[in-house]
Parts: sequence; C-alpha cells; structure tokens
Amino acid sequence: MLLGCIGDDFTGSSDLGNTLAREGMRVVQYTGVPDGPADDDVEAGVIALKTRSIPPAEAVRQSLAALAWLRDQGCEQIVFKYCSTFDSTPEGNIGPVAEALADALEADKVIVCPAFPGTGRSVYQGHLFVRDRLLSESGMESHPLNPMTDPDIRRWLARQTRLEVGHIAAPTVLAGPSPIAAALEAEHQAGRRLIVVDALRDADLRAIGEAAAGLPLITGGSGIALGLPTNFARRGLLGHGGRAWTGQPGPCVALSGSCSNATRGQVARHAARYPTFEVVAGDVMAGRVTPEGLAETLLAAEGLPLAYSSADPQTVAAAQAEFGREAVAAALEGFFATLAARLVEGGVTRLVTAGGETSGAIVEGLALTTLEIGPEIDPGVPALRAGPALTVALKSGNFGAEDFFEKAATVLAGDA
Ligand SMILES: Nc1ncnc2c1ncn2[C@@H]1O[C@H](COP(=O)(O)OP(=O)(O)OP(=O)(O)O)[C@@H](O)[C@H]1O
Ligand SMILES: O=C(O)[C@@H](O)C(=O)CO
Repeated sequence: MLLGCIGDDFTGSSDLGNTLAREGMRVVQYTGVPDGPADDDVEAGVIALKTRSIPPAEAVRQSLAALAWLRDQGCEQIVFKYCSTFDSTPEGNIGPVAEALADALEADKVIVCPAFPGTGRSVYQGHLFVRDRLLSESGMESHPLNPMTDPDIRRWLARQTRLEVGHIAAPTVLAGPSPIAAALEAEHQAGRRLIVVDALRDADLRAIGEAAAGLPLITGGSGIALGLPTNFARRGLLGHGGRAWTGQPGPCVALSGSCSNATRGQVARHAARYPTFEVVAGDVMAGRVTPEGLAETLLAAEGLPLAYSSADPQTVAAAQAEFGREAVAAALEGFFATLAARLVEGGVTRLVTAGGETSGAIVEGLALTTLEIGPEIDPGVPALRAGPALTVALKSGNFGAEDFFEKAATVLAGDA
C-alpha cells in the first residue's frame, strides 16, 4: 500500500476513494481499522472513521490507531480527509486530529485544503466558498451538528489547535508546483505548521499535489488527492487501476437523514415520482414508528421507495430543542441503521443513503467491512460493492444532482 487515507466520515471516505480510483489507483475503503493486513494489490487504503462529531480526544485516539495500521501496510504518505465544507466545531475535530497526526509523522509542513471545485467548493484568501456564497452563507450555517458560521478557515482552524496556522494565497498557487513548494518551506521556516492553501480549480489542486510529493501528511477534502496518484505513477509504482466492478440487480431503497439543501431538493423531487415516507423525529423519540414496521412498508412498495428524516432548519431546531441535539441525532441514526439491516435481510440488494453521519450509522449497522470503489454516480459519490449481493451508494449531504436517487439506483444496478 502506497497511500494511506483516514476519513472522518463514511461518505467523505468514499468521495476520496472515488477521486483516487478515477486517477488510476486500486483503492479499497475499510470500515474502521481492519483486523488483518490489506490485500497485496491495494495501492490506496481509505480507513473510514466516524470521528467528525465525537469528542476530540476520541477522534484523535481512533485516527492514531488508523495511522498505525496504515504504516504497518507500508504507506509512505498519509491523507487526512475531512469535509469540503470544513465541518467542525470550535473544539475540533480537524485541528486536534491534524495536530496529532503531524506529531506522530513528524510532519512540519501540513497542507490544509478543503477545496473541491467539482462540487463548487473553493478556497480564496483563506476563505471557503460554496459556489458563489461564503461558507457561512451557504446553508452550512444551520447544519444540525456543526453550524459553520465563519468562512475564514484560518481563523476557524486556529481555534481548534495549538499549532500556528499559515497560508499560501492564490497567486502563489497559480504560479505552479515549485513556487508552492517554496511557500510551504517559507511557512515552515516561519514556524507555521498547518498551512491553509488556496485552490480554485482542479489544475490548482494538481499543482498542490505535485508540490506535496514526499510530504508525509496532507489534509483536505477529496480534491487534495487529485494530484497524488500521478506522483506514484511517475515513479512507476502503480499497476493498472482497480479490479473490474460489476453492478447488482434487485430491489433498491433510498434512506436519507441528511438535512442539507441539496438533499432536501432531491427528496422533494423523488417524492413527486416514487413512494416516499417521512420519518418524523418526534415519532422516533416516542416509539410511534419502528424500523421493523417501516421496513415492511418499504419492502412492499413499488419502484424506488425512499424513507427520510430530512427536514428544514426550523423543524430540526424544534426537535433539537425538545429532545437535545445529540439524543435526536443518535435516535435517528440508530433508527436508520436498524431499518437498513431489516431491508437487507428482506432482500434489498441496492441501498442508497444520504448524509455522512446517517451513512456511517448504516454501514456500521450492516457490519460492512470493506467497500470496493466502483463508477462515479455524481461528483464525489461512487457506486460501492459491499458484498456478494449488495451494492451501496453513500451520498454526502450536499452532493448529487436533483435526480440523484434514481441515478444512483441505475449505476448500482450496473446499468449506467
Ligand atoms: N428531522 C431531524 N431532526 C433533527 N435531527 C435530524 C433530523 N434528521 C436528521 N437529523 C440528524 O442530523 C444529522 C445529519 O447529519 P448527516 O451527516 O447524516 O447529514 P449531512 O450533514 O447533511 O451530510 P454530510 O455530513 O455528508 O454533509 C444526523 O445526525 C441526523 O440524525
Ligand atoms: O468533502 C465532502 O464534502 C464530502 O466528502 C464529505 O465529507 C461530506 O460528508
């Protein structure tokens, strides 16, 4: 294994796997730290953790355990993947995890770059944009778990870490790999170890990737990995891409716990065409709806049924005020995990999930240990094979076109 990756959630990990596979690496995504060694032909291993919204010390512990396994597999470079909208709170977990990994790897120039131009995320003058809006005006300011209220990621990150935060601005990035490498060195000499790097286009990310050849640790969204496979290919270290991926016929169900603007649009579109069932937070908290009962309904439904708890910010805020933010999130995630298990037991062979936390709970609930990365459904979302009779798509909240659920069902079937 050449490249070792640690993702702070499951959808984000498959987003990174998608980028690396598209760029020619043979990639496997693991759920948590594997018990045994990786297969010999794996070139990039992505360990998917669910550390985005847990206490920082626990996120650090799990990330260091992942690092130890990846080093045992021989990885010479590590990527720490977090969200392209920099999902975190003033406590963490991006800063604490990056800092711990940097210490363990003795990394003194650590790139921090959440840019993902393919989905409209760019970093300019240290500020994160989602298309033409600042992060803090993009809808992310009302995220259920980590409201992003400051678009200056240098300032946001500085609240999370003891390390000095540096910056490389767009003019240097546009000048190419050598000036970027020189600027990284200058930031290091100035004592700034976590270095936010501007990036507007894929070409910028490829240049940053080239400048990062040989760095032990790189952090960012999946875009930061765009240029890394070429570094290995140049040295003749890559084989010929992934194994052949095949789709899976059979029943398909979509489950959504994401409350992002994009997912709510996808749910609304889907509801106009297919059987759609709302999971109301208060009903779950009061036990008025059970995963077993809903599974039966979904299994009996025609077409491509969808169950969702996705709701607008006012509805989410009201549920959180009544039951507590963590309690309602845990109850809904547990509900979807059990629901998914009942659906697969009932014969579902294609499962589409929306929302990082939600998808993580479902993958854990189904005890899926390795995921083979398949074709891209929409930017950042690949089809995944989870076992001999199960394919899944784990959609990050804000990703995907309006008809994502339908599109995913088609690609999972191998029909695209
Ligand atoms: N109706 C609701 N009321 C309160 N909380 C909800 C509701 N629906 C979902 N949630 C919780 O909100 C959180 C949504 O996070 P999740 O990561 O699944 O989606 P997302 O943030 O849109 O996706 P991503 O992390 O990929 O951007 C989950 O913990 C979920 O349980
Ligand atoms: O980077 C992103 O936006 C996604 O891969 C993700 O991590 C959302 O959960």
